Formats: sequence, C-alpha cells, structure tokens
Amino acid sequence: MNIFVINSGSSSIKYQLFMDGEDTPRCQGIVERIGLPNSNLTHKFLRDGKEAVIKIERPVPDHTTGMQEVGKLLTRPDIAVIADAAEIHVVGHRIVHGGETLTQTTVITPEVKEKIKQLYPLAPLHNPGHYKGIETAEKIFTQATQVAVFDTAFHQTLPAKAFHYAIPQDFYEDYGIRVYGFHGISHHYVAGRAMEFLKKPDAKLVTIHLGNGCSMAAVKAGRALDTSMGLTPLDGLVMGTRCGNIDASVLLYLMEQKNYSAAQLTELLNKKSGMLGLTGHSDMRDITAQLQQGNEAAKLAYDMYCYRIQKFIGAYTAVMNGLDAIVFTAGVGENDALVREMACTEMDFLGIQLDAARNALRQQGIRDVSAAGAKTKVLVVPTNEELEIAHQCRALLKAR
Ligand SMILES: Nc1ncnc2c1ncn2[C@@H]1O[C@H](COP(=O)(O)OP(=O)(O)O)[C@@H](O)[C@H]1O
Ligand SMILES: CC(=O)OP(=O)(O)O
Ligand SMILES: [Mg+2]
Repeated sequence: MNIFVINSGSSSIKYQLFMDGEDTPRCQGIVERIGLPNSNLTHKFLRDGKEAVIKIERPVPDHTTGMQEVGKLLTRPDIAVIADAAEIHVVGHRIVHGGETLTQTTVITPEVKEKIKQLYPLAPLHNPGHYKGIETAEKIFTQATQVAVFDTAFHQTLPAKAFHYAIPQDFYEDYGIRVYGFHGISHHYVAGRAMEFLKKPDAKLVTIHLGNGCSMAAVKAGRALDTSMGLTPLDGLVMGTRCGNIDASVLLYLMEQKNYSAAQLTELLNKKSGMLGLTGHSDMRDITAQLQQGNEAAKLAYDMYCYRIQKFIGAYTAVMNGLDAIVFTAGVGENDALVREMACTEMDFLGIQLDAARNALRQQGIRDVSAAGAKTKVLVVPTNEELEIAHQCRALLKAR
C-alpha cells in the first residue's frame, strides 16, 4: 500500500510518501512560511540511493498554491519517485478539527467533507486549507482512497472535568461547546517515542508542541488527561499569530466599547496576535534575530512565550500528581534552544534541570537534554505527524 501523507499546518504544508509498508519515506518535503515573505519549498528524495534536495524559493501566498506546487513536483519526470499518480493507493490527510462526530481515523466520503467544512468557524486557520487539500488531492490522485486523521482524536480521553467549560450545560448539548484539543497526532506520536526512550509505559509526561500553533498536553500512560487548546486552536500558549489564554471580557469590552464585530475579533485573536502582535513577526527565526539585536519587544515576547509554558508544566504536574519527563517538539520546540532554556529556568523544584551544552547541541533524533542526575527528564523528540498518519491509515485499511 503506497501512502502519500499531507500535513497542512497554519504556516506550512508538510508531506511524505511511504511505499509498501515502509516507515522511511521515499520522498518528503515542506512548504514553509506560507503567506509570508521568503516562502519556500524544500523537497527531499532518493536519487541512486542517496538523498537529494531541491529548494524552490517563490511566493506561496496560500495553501492551494502550495498544494499545487507539491503536486507538480511529485510527478515531475526528471525527479519523479513515482511514474504515475495512480501508483498512490491512499492519501492520508491531517485534519485539525473533527468536532463531536469525527473522532476516529476515517475514509473521506462526501459526508465527511461536508462535516470538515461545517467546522470552518472552529478551525479558521486550518480546516479551510484541509478541505482545499482534499479537493486538490482528489484531482491529482483520482484512484486513491482519501483518509482523514484528526488532531482532535487523541484528546477524546480527557475526563469530563477537563473538557467541559463552566457555562450552562445546554451550550455543550446544543452546540458542542467543549474543549477538543489539537495537535493530537503529534502529542500521541512524541509521547509514544518518549515512553519507549524512557522504557516506561506508565510515564507521566508533559508534551510541549511548539510550532506556529502551540499546545501542551498532560499524558499519563499514553492517555491524554488535559490539553491547553480548547474549542478551537486559539486557547492556551502564546503562538505565532494567536493570543492563547485571554480573559473573555477583553472580547466583550472590544465589542461593547469599540464596536468590534465577530469577524474583526476572529481576525485580531487568530491572525494578528501572539508573537506577531507583540513583535511584528510570527516566525520565531525572525524574532530570534530581533532578540539578538537587543530588541525590547522581542525580549518581552520571549519572556511571555516561555512563562506561559512554565505555568502549564506546573498545572499538568499537579493534574498527574507527578512528572517523569517534559517533551519538546515541533519547529520551535526542536530547534530553539533558548526557548527550552527559558522554559526550564527555575523549575528545579520539579526536578527539571537542563544541561546547557546538550541543550545547545543541534542534533537529529530523540535526545535527553537534562542535567545528569536530574529527577525529571527533558527530552527533545522530533515529531513525525506524517508517519503517525501513515500508521493510522494502514491500521484502518487493514481492518476493513
Ligand atoms: N531552526 C529553527 N530555529 C528556531 N525556530 C525554528 C527553526 N526552524 C523552524 N522554526 C520555527 O518553527 C515554527 C514553525 O513550526 P512548524 O512545526 O513547522 O509549524 P506549523 O506546523 O504550525 O506550521 C516557526 O515559528 C519557525 O520559526
Ligand atoms: C492546531 C494547530 O495550531 O496546528 P499548527 O500548529 O500546525 O498550525
Ligand atoms: Mg504543525
């Protein structure tokens, strides 16, 4: 079974092609900085048994353009890994919001597509891109089975006390207003790798996914007990363009006193806030450059970003009544040593202590960056949402 996996995030599209039950992709790539200056596409593939890389730098204003570029590359005759799109049997799509009804990996039918569309208001930066990704993939891979794997699925184990909001229950029953949680594919994958690494199947973990969107989860013995995003991927941590935790009164104030509409608030909190609102930049690499020049706004933004992570580590340790390891992952979590350092500063009361040299080292693969003898491990675990999606596609289609 040859599986092509598409993972569209809010700022990127990642993809991998897995042939015949293999876990090493035959080709993979990323379209980065979608909608920003210097957007680019990096495509890696095997040529004569060796890894070759193609880098294309051109404006990618939106996810549809990005998907079209990926489609062209896949079947480009000079580098094609497959001779014909018909060689792809399955296309696995990461879908951020599955709502109350799409809670498990599923074959995409017209009804599933309709539900993904109905959830646009609850994942405005993601579900529209996913829908376009499905439509584009249906046109390119006409014979393939399209499968949806949901970010929300892993968080279905949250207990009622964690997933309800303290508002009248009618709002849950009538409108499905509850905590769903996101990045579940990634939290699931990295928690699994961390448990293997620690050789501890009952480990108490705090998984920290820091990409353009950021979220944390309390994961005990492989099950999610709590998570920082809520009804939508807006709540919790400070993110690239999203505010995270905010007093709901801020919205009411802006509506009542400043005449803000729902559309203006959606735009403000999802697209103009977070690191972008604080510094003028959403990509952490740009903010790091500002920080190195002594920029005060960048310093405050870094402080706020890391302080919020620390608060959730404390909260989730309480939720689990203990902590074996914290796990950093995704674009920022895997690459930004300063974020890890700041998030672990003065956390020794929880047994968290970094080894500065190990933390600064750039390395591929899973690694332990905690100080020798520290009670709590600090792990960097590269996420691989695409492989997790491929595994889930295989499990679903084998079972049919
Ligand atoms: N080498 C790096 N150093 C610091 N930050 C990085 C690095 N590489 C990527 N990032 C950051 O990771 C973020 C994107 O992460 P990613 O997980 O790809 O996001 P998403 O899937 O949400 O689109 C960006 O803010 C980017 O700046
Ligand atoms: C859910 C979410 O925010 O995803 P991403 O970080 O990929 O944008
Ligand atoms: Mg992502």
